[in-house]
Amino acid sequence: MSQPTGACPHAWRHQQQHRGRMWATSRAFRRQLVLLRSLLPSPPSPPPYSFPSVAGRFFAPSCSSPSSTPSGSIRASHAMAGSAVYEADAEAVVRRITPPLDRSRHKGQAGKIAVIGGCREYTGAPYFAAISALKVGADLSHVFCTKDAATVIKSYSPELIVHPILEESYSDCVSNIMKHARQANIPTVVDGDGLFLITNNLGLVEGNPFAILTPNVYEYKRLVQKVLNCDVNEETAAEQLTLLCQKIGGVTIMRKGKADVISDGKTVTQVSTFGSPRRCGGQGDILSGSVAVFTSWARHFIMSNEEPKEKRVNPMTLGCIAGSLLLRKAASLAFEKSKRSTVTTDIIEFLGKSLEDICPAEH
Ligand SMILES: NC(=O)C1=CN([C@@H]2O[C@H](COP(=O)(O)OP(=O)(O)OC[C@H]3O[C@@H](n4cnc5c(N)ncnc54)[C@H](O)[C@@H]3O)[C@@H](O)[C@H]2O)[C@@H](O)CC1
Ligand SMILES: Nc1ncnc2c1ncn2[C@@H]1O[C@H](COP(=O)(O)OP(=O)(O)OP(=O)(O)O)[C@@H](O)[C@H]1O
Ligand SMILES: [Mg+2]
Repeated sequence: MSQPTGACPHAWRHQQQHRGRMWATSRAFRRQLVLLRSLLPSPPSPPPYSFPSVAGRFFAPSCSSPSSTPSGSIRASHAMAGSAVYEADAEAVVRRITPPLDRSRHKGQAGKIAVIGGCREYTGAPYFAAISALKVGADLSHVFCTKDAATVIKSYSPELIVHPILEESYSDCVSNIMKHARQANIPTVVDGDGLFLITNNLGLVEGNPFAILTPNVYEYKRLVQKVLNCDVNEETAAEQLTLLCQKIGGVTIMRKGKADVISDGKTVTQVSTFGSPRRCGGQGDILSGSVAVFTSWARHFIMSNEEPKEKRVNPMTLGCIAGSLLLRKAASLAFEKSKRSTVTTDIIEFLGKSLEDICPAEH
């Protein structure tokens, strides 16, 4: 194991490139990074990117997208030049995969979610993900965290089932959970520190069609650098995303940003419905909890519809589309109400109304 050499940001960057895998994934190292990052100026924003849209099944040309090009012809030629990017008809996706509230069902049939995360510093992120899963419609939401975090998370909400079973350095444990989930074909959404773990140990998700990675701008940059050995290129963004999925082998990736862009290595889809101009922390956590629920519903929907295998849409893609739209709708409603003071808790409160507006519950 190597140690970071002092608090100089340059030394840290150098150190980052040469760190040992175990040290890189250790919580102590992450703590030091947080401290060091706070000494650095914020990195410049990446240039804005926009994706063209073409029509297709579940997907439709976008009319309201603030990021889409105004000219249809530019869109079409751009689409022909490389990977076509479809603007999802996300409302149709939500409507189709959300199961009816069937009185004959029992607890658990609408979904059971396990969130693995939560430690001394971060208790908000696992809470946001787990409570969002419940608010979207899962029946049970478990959080597996460290002892330090358990009482705190429990005190946020009695709805959550909290298990204080993780050790402070829990990378090995999480790796095992991911391996078991894969053997059992259980969809796994990998976000936040999980992305840090898999970027340094790609074998954990390689070839897993049930893995969904949800990187933000920095997490995506790190993945591209590690897997493709180059920097993010906005001019070939769709091709690069497709290649990234293919290189990792069968995973689905949702690249979060102004538009959430989703690929499974075959198609590229985006959701660009405007949400909110507030960029408060925690919105990605809402997204990961929502995507987990919608993916589970999408699998049931696809399996019960008996379509020939070659015609089936990837349920991981549908889950990402639905989760993205719901978060964006809820963020928009929360911003209408709370404006500059909008925080993640306000957005969570609007998940129910957002789903109800698209897909009313029947009595
Ligand atoms: N309330 C909570 O408890 C929350 C906890 N969160 C957790 O916070 C942790 C960190 O999440 P983030 O999304 O902020 O992590 P990131 O690693 O994406 O970024 C952390 C910060 O470091 C800076 N940074 C990243 N890479 C850098 C680089 N190469 N050079 C210079 N600066 C760089 C960025 O400015 C960023 O704001 C995760 O464990 C996440 O789950 C977040 O989900 C937000 C909410
Ligand atoms: N530039 C942007 N414009 C509009 N919406 C955005 C933009 N960036 C992110 N979002 C919205 O916020 C959601 C979460 O993305 P974000 O990049 O904040 O994730 P994150 O950093 O992982 O969040 P968290 O703070 O929970 O860790 C996206 O799905 C999208 O809806
Ligand atoms: Mg995040």
